[in-house]
Amino acid sequence: MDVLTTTEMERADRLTIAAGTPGFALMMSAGQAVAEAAMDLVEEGPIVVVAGRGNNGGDGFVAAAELAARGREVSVILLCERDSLQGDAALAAKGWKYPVLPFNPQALGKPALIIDALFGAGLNRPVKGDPLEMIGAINANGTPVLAVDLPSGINGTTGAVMGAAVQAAETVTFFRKKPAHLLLPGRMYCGRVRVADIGIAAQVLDEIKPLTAENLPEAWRWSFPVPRIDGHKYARGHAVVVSGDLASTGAARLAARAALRAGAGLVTLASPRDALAVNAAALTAVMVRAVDNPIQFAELLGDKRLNACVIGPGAGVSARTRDFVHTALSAQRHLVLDADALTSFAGAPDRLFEAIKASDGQQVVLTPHEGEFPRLFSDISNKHPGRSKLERVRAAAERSGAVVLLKGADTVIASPDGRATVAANAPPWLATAGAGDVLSGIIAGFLAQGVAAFEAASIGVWMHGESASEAGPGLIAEDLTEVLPAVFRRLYDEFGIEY
Ligand SMILES: NC(=O)C1=CN([C@@H]2O[C@H](COP(=O)(O)OP(=O)(O)OC[C@H]3O[C@@H](n4cnc5c(N)ncnc54)[C@H](O)[C@@H]3O)[C@@H](O)[C@H]2O)[C@@H](O)CC1
Ligand SMILES: [K+]
Repeated sequence: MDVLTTTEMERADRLTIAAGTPGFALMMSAGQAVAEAAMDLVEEGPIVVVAGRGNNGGDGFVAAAELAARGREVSVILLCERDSLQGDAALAAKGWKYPVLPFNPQALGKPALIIDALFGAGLNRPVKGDPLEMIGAINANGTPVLAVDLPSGINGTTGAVMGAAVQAAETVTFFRKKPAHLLLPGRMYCGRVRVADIGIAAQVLDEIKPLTAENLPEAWRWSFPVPRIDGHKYARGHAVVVSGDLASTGAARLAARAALRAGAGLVTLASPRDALAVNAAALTAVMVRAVDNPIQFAELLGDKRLNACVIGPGAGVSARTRDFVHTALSAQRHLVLDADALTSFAGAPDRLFEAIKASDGQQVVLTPHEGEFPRLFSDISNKHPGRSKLERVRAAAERSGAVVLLKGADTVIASPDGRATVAANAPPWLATAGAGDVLSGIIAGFLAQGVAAFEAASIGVWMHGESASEAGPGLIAEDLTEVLPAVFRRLYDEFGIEY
């Protein structure tokens, strides 16, 4: 599903209004959707609407009137003087036939539900003074909160908390999600997110051309590789994972097994000779080859069928690791660079980016976590509230010429062409030792099958998150690969692919 920035959402509104739907009709639908959600959340008891001066407050007035019409006990607390409201919000307030309560936290009382209609997409500065105090009182009240569009205090485009934010149990947003519904910290304030249709036609997206999507199967349905009945293992690619030395071989084995599970036809572990025995003893379907240096690695890659590589897990931070990366890049192999392969370029990331850009046709994915990201992108790593994770990763992809995947509970994947996906399906227990190695292997498995980097990374992240949910709490990295078949089955079912 596409995700719209607040600016893109305003455009969607404007295009709809220009096509003949009055803005007030959109507000009526929005308010009614909020009332609907409120009815679902609490079947009885009083409801308090906290309304701001803008259209978010307008939605709140419509919801209040609708709920009162349905026989609910409703009161409205308003941030400003009622007769100072303007435009659609003033119209909406006219539909509320009862008094409004002054903007005093005491007025909240102890209702069954609070509807937060203080600030939405129009929040443009940190919250201070009376609104700050009210947000504090809402959060301290202990009553469930239904947020209109966004929890007040959350910046819709960046997901940042601007001073303070309402903690909602549920958020009703309109037409499409906004980045803040997926990015941290915003997502944690939203509770469940419900997307309501308010009469904006999907066709407006043809004009807006949004570049961001939630990382769901529909985002890469048509890139997903399905093994053909007449295919054979060589048609599904051959991934190579570079192993670390004797003391650190496990990470590469995790990646190798994951690449095989993800569907690569064959997987070879390129192992230092002195680690051959330990690697071979721990592997069965994955093949092992002795590779001690970049020259031997280049020889291995002389076989054109070996089409995708993983370098980084357990590789060691060294000039040797850099040379392996350059070898794979000059050999034009699809490539996942993770962990030590990224850190090895910390001093001179531009050398890496030049090499990536110089080789054409190949697909490169960089998979840093928040600790590794600044080693390559020091000037775009600053987390100031005006710059979202989405923007940072997009900038990194553009600079490096690679698909960049910045890991986290809100993993963002961006392509140098500006497209991006945001994942929200990873459970907290996925943050465990070795999980990143498995992810790089899964992505390589899809690269080996000929999937382009952006889609391979997005598919990999989704399957990785689903595998963690499938395995459940107590997960260790080894479990991820073992539950991948169950995740494949669910995906095949969803796509209607027979198996
Ligand atoms: N036609 C439309 O554009 C539609 C808009 N809708 C609603 O309209 C909302 C956006 O409305 P608006 O653009 O009027 O914006 P908001 O209602 O979110 O808030 C804007 C008002 O808050 C003030 N403000 C911003 N930050 C503040 C701060 N930190 N402290 C105090 N005051 C602050 C602004 O000066 C402005 O007066 C959406 O979130 C959605 O709920 C829906 O009704 C659907 C249709
Ligand atoms: K709100």
